[in-house]
Amino acid sequence: MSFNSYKEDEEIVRTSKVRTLLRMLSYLFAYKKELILVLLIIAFGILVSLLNPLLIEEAIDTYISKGNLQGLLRLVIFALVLNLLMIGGIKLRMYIMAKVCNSILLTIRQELYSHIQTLDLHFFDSRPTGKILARIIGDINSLKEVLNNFVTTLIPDFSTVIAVAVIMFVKNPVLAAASLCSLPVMAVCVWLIEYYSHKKWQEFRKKSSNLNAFIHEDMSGMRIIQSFTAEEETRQTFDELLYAHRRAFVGAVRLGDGMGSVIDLSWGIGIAALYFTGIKILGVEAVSIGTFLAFGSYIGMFWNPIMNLSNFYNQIITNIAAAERVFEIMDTPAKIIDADDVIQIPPIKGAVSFSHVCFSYDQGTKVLNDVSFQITPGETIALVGPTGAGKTTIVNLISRFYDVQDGTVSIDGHDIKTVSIESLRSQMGIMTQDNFLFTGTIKDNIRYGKLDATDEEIIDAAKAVHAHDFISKLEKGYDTFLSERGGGLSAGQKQLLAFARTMVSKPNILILDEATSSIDTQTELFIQEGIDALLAGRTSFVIAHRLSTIQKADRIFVIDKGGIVEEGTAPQLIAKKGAYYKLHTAQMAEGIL
Ligand SMILES: Nc1ncnc2c1ncn2[C@@H]1O[C@H](COP(=O)(O)OP(=O)(O)OP(=O)(O)O)[C@@H](O)[C@H]1O
Repeated sequence: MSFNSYKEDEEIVRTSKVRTLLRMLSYLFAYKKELILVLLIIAFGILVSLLNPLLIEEAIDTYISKGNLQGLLRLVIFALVLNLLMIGGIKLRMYIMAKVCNSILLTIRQELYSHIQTLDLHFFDSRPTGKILARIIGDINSLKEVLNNFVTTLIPDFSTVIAVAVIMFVKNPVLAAASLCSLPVMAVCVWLIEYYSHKKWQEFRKKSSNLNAFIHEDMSGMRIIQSFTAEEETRQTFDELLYAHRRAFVGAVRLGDGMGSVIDLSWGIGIAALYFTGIKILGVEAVSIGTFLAFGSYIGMFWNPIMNLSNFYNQIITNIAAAERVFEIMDTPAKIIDADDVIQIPPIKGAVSFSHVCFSYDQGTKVLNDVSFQITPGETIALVGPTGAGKTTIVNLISRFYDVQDGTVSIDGHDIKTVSIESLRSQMGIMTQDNFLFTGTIKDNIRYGKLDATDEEIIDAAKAVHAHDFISKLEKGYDTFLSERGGGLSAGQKQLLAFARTMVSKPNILILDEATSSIDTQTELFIQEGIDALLAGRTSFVIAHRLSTIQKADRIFVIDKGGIVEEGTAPQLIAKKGAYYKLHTAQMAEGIL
C-alpha cells in the first residue's frame, strides 16, 4: 500500500475532463422545475438586451431624426418597463440558483461522506485525515461556482453570442465579418492557455491538500510539539508548504489571467475593423449612424459574453481539478463489503475460531502466518508479545476491519465473510488506548454505545463499571458538557466513561486493545472492578503490555513472528519458562509487576 503524507503530492487518477464536467452537471437534473424557471428568466433577459440596440436604432433613425418626441417617449417607457422586468428577473434567478447550488453541494457532501464511511481502514491508513477533509470541505465548495455559472453564464451567454452573430450577419454581413475577424486567433490562444492551465490548477489543489494535512496533523499534535519545543521546526515546515502553495497559485493564476488579455485584444481589433470597414471600405453614406451605433452595441454584446464564457472556462479549468478529487474518492471501491448472499448473524454466543489464517497489510511481509485457534464462549483471552508482533492485527481481523488472504475467521461457526458487517460489528465492543470522546454531555457520550439507551440504562452501565461515583460528584452530573476528546477529565475518568459506553452496548464479544495502557497502575487498580464487570460472561480479547492486567485471563496467547508461540494460563506459562516467562521476569525486574 502506498502511503501519502503532507510531504508528498497526491496522485490523481487521470480522467476525461468532459466526463467529469458532465458528471458534475448531472446533479442539476434533480432541479428541473427550478432550472426551467431560471432559463425562462434568462431567455427574457437575452431578448431584452438584444432588443435594446434595435430600440436605440429606432429612436435615432425614426423618432429623433424626424423630431417625433411623442413617439420617442412611448419608446422610452416601453424600454424602461422591459429593462425593469429584466432586472427583477436577474434577482429572482440569482436567488433560485443560490438555493439549487447549495442543495447540490449538500447532496455531493452527503454522498461523499456516506461513501467514505463505507471505506475500509486501508483507505484511512494510506492518507492523512487533513487531505480527506480538504476534499470534503474545500474541493466541494469549489464546485458551487461551476454549477451556478453553467446555468447563469454558459447557457445565456452562449445563446447571446449566437443570436448576436446571427443578427449582425443578417443586418450587414461585411460589417459583421469585420467585427468578428479576430475570433479564430482568440480561439487558438484560449485553447493553448487551457492546455497548460489545467496542470497548474491540479498542482495548486495538491499543494492546498498538503497544507491542510499539515495543519490538521500539527493542531492534533500541538501538545507534543510544545513539549518537545519543536515550534520553530514546525513553523519552518508550515512556511515551506505555504510558499509552495502560493507559488502554485501564482503560476496557475498568471496563466488564467492571460485569457482576459487575449479577449480584450480581440475585442479591440474587432472595433477597429468595424470602423475601418464601415468608414473606409463601405463609405459613410452606405451605413447609417443608427446602424453604426447598433453595431457598436452588438460588438459589446458579442465580446462581453465571450469574456464571461472565457472566465467560466477558466473557472472550469480551475475547479475541474477539485471535481476530479471529489469523484476519485466517490469511485474508490469499498473493499470490505457484504457479499450479495450474506445473512444476519444470530445473537453471538462467542465461539471464535481462526483456521490457518494468513494476513499481510500490503501484499508483502506476512504479519500472520498460518494462525489457528479456537475460543469457547465466555473465555477471556489475553494476547501478549513484543511490539509489532501482530496482536492488534488478530483482533482487527475478528471485527473484519481487514479481510484475511488465506484461511477463515469464524464466529459461532459462521465464516465472518458470510454474515453482514453491521450485524457482526454491532455485537462487538472495541476499546482501544485512544478512547475518543466526542463533544457533548457525558450522557451523550455513554449513549453513543447504544443510541436508543434510556437514562436508566446509561446510569446502570456507569454503575457497573464504577463510573457513576465520579460522574455524580460533578456539578452537572451526567449532563456535564465535555469538550473535544473529553478535555477536563483525567485519563482514568475518560477510561471509565469509555467502559460505560462499551458496557451500555452490551457487546457479545469484547476487545480491549491496550485499553488501560495510558493509565497508571494505581488508576488501573481503581478501575479493575469496572474491567471485571465488562469481561464477565462474554468472550473477551485483552491486549496488554502490562502483564499484571491479564493475570485472571482464562488463556494467554504469546504472539511472535506471525503466530502463537505459547499458550496457557499465567501459572502454566511461568512454569514453562519460555517466552512468557522471559517477559514476566523482565517486567518484574523493571518493577512493573
Ligand atoms: N495499517 C497498517 N498498514 C501496514 N502495516 C501495518 C499496519 N498496522 C500494523 N502494521 C504492521 O503489522 C505488524 C503487526 O502490527 P500490530 O499492530 O498487529 O502489532 P502489535 O503486536 O499489536 O504491536 P503493539 O504491541 O506495538 O501494538 C507490524 O509490523 C506493523 O508495522
